[in-house]
Amino acid sequence: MDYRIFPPEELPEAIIDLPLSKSISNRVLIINALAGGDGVVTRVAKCDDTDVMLAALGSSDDTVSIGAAGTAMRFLTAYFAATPGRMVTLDGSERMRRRPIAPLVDALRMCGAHIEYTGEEGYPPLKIEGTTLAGGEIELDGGVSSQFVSALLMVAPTMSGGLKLHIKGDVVSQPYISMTLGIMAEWGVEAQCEGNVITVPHASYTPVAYAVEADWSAASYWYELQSFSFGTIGLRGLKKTGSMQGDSALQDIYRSFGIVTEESDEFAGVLDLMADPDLTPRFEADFSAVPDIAQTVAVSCCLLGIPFHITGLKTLKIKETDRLEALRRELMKISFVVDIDDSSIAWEGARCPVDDNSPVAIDTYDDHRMAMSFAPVAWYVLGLIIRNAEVVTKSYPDFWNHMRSAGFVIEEISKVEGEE
Ligand SMILES: O=C(O)C1=C[C@@H](OP(=O)(O)O)[C@@H](O)[C@H](O)C1
Ligand SMILES: C=C(OP(=O)(O)O)C(=O)O
Repeated sequence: MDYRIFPPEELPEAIIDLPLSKSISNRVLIINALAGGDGVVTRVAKCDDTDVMLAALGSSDDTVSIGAAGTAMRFLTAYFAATPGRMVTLDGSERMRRRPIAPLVDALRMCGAHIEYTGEEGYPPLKIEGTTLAGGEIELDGGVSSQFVSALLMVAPTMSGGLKLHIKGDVVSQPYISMTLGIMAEWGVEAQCEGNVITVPHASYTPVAYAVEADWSAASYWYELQSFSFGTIGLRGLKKTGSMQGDSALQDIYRSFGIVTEESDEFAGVLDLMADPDLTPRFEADFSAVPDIAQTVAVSCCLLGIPFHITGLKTLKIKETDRLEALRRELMKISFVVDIDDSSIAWEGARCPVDDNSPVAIDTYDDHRMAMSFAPVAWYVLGLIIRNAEVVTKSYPDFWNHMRSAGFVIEEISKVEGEE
């Protein structure tokens, strides 16, 4: 379905009950299953990526499909490989069949796993015959996806010899590895880290009562909207300090775009996004630790008129879509001409003419973050259309309801010409 969006007549005003973190949720679900399923997980995120994880863990079918969820694909590959007696073919969406998995499969095979490719070598689907993994000392390229590291670490305590993992090269998405180690520690397994070598003992997880944090990546769209509109926006459920999510760096990033994050005096557990006149004249940053907020920040900078250069984005090509190319194409529709290369995106102020008489329709490329990072643009572009808007359910099913609660008027429209 396509949505046409109109901004509120007044300034946006809402307290947003953010979704829970899908990253934390999917780790907790895997670790809880490895612990025997006895943990008291009070609440996990409710979205496509966690639904497929829950369904897969509860399934005894020969074939399990995890749709478009990268964490589920990677974590379950390790989980099923380390589950003796389980035979399963693990598959996903068409896009998942284009997202690499070879470094993880190679590493698991070195630990004793039985995994075969049933389609193209290096990509899902995978046929997995579970066994007790021997483990040992192995190397893994850290530059493709941190999810490979997290997947190995979580099953490492089940390996009879434990695991000594040497992560080679640049490590992408590092905070997600720390998140994994942090959750493992909370469930009773302490890994040792020395530089890029992580050692995990053979051990058992201890079930614990666990509460999942709200999602900082989802918060990014509200920071973006607030930097455009300076309304009254509060975000409920986030940890201001001590969050295990790297995307909590949003607080510092949006300081540059005039937003100060403060604990609400009025409402417990709410962070207020306060306006501050301080705008940076130029934004430059390496986002290799926070890839999921690159789209939000790139769109924010363009609309705020702040030239920028964001580097460290080589993994964006292998996410839900090629996010750099998708950004380039869609920003052009609203007149911003950005430069992209293999690992960065920049805007130096170039604009191109656009036809003011035709509606602007943003394509979303099966990528929830394309839909959500462009939605706040409706503050400036009246009647902005977001195509295939339902894509947000991957991580944030309530996103459009939350936009409505902030005063936006959202109409479902029939498919627009030139549909992706
Ligand atoms: O481990 C995780 O929960 C995630 C790690 C990151 O992926 P990469 O490590 O592939 O960059 C991130 O982009 C993804 O949304 C979630
Ligand atoms: C990249 C993402 O997810 P995944 O890799 O888990 O599919 C994301 O949510 O932005």
